[in-house]
Amino acid sequence: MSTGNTVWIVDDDRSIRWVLEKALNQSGIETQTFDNGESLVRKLGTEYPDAIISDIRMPGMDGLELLGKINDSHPGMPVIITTAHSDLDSAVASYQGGAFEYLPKPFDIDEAVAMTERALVHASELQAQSEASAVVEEPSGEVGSTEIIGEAPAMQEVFRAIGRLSHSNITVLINGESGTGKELVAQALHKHSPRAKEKFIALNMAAIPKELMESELFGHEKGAFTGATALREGRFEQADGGTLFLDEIGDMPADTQTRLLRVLADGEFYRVGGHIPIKVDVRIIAATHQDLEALVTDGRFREDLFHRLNVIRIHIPSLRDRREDVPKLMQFFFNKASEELDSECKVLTKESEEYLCQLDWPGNVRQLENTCRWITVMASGREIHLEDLPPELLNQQPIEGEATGVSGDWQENLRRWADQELSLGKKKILDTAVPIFEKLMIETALKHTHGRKRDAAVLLGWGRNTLTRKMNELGMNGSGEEDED
Ligand SMILES: Nc1ncnc2c1ncn2[C@@H]1O[C@H](COP(=O)(O)OP(=O)(O)OP(=O)(O)O)[C@@H](O)[C@H]1O
Repeated sequence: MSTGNTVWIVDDDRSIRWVLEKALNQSGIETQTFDNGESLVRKLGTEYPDAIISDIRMPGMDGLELLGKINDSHPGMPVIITTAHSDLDSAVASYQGGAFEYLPKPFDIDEAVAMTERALVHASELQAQSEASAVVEEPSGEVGSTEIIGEAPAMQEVFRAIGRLSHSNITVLINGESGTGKELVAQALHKHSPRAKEKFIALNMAAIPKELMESELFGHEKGAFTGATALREGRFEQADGGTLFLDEIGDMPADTQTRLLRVLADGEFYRVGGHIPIKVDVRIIAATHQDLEALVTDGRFREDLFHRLNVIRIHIPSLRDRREDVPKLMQFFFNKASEELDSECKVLTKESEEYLCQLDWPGNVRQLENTCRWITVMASGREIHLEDLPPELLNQQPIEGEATGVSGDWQENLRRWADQELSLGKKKILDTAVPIFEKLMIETALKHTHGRKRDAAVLLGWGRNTLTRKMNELGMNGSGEEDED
């Protein structure tokens, strides 16, 4: 029954500790870091995490010795061994020593996070098997810094909505792609609400095993099911008076949806296995990257619950729809990273900045933040040139579909042109671009048909009359060339 997700990281390299810590924290995993094995072992005397990530080569106690000690004192605790020397020997020694996984450096950070998540699942399964007692995870309730960068008009709308809602306790539904800042906006809504002094509790529906969901939300009574050895308060009770942020609400199972609807309607609920109704006053902010209306149409999300949640909706645009925010965000993240790492703040050359601005950023602001962190750790100089950027970004084709050769280039050039015009503050840019585009297409088609309009119209996919009209509009009929009709 453990929903514990604390990981201890031990590495003598500060940058590695930092990168891992940040990435894991962002995935909702709590961390503590140690720069040597001895201090971790000392701490293990009084408390313990759910998993450990340890470097293999460290001054003093090395990773394998540490692994042995952990196995003795805490059998079954998953330990991931990382090593800069990805040789077979250390891999074998790690597994033989009982390591859960072996991770050679330089590692892909997503892989490291995924591996850690597997280790945590493993730990919770083991715990459920062995003692099956519920662990109450203390919510922090604290909302950290909620500085939100955004000058794009769509972000200004979001800020306005936060301001407008600041006197209310109304239910809000936030939607936007993953990494766009939905949780940050939810925190800001809480921080600027009458409940600011109360708890803000965030819960990600996608991260909770289905069978634990109800007890997580509503708690359970002692003896409610096998393993429920103690009463456990659910998140609703913990958030009483404050705000409960239900992330990835689209992933909520159907029966939990029904219970949630009842709580929203009645303001009360029963703990799992309980018979006494519990009254709470909780503000709900829900978020999703999914199209909830489509889920309703498919019968995967209750329509009545959807309407209850969809009182006020805030949409957070994807980063590629607000490219103008990219430079400011990068500056913000470089500053943040340099403070956290106590190193100099990186500056992008114009060329790198332009390059980064036109990428598609499928992981949105989170990906941008990770990139700034990566650059801060990996780039040696203060000025960041194209070659200092993460290799996967340099290889990335920002163009969807056919991305190579001539067909990719023209789209890329067009994108750059549009970017440039908008940066110069130009408006109605389609009024400039579309006639140029059409003229160019018509000229080229006519070239291929040696001036025959009827054939050119076929090549373009237009009717003959459309072509004539377009040519008139574009002032292309003065050349004297005529075709056979
Ligand atoms: N506008 C912004 N200004 C500053 N930081 C931001 C902004 N938007 C997002 N971030 C940062 O980007 C990271 C991802 O944001 P957040 O977790 O709020 O996204 P999300 O939409 O909730 O993601 P997911 O759907 O994957 O849970 C966080 O570290 C957050 O602080």
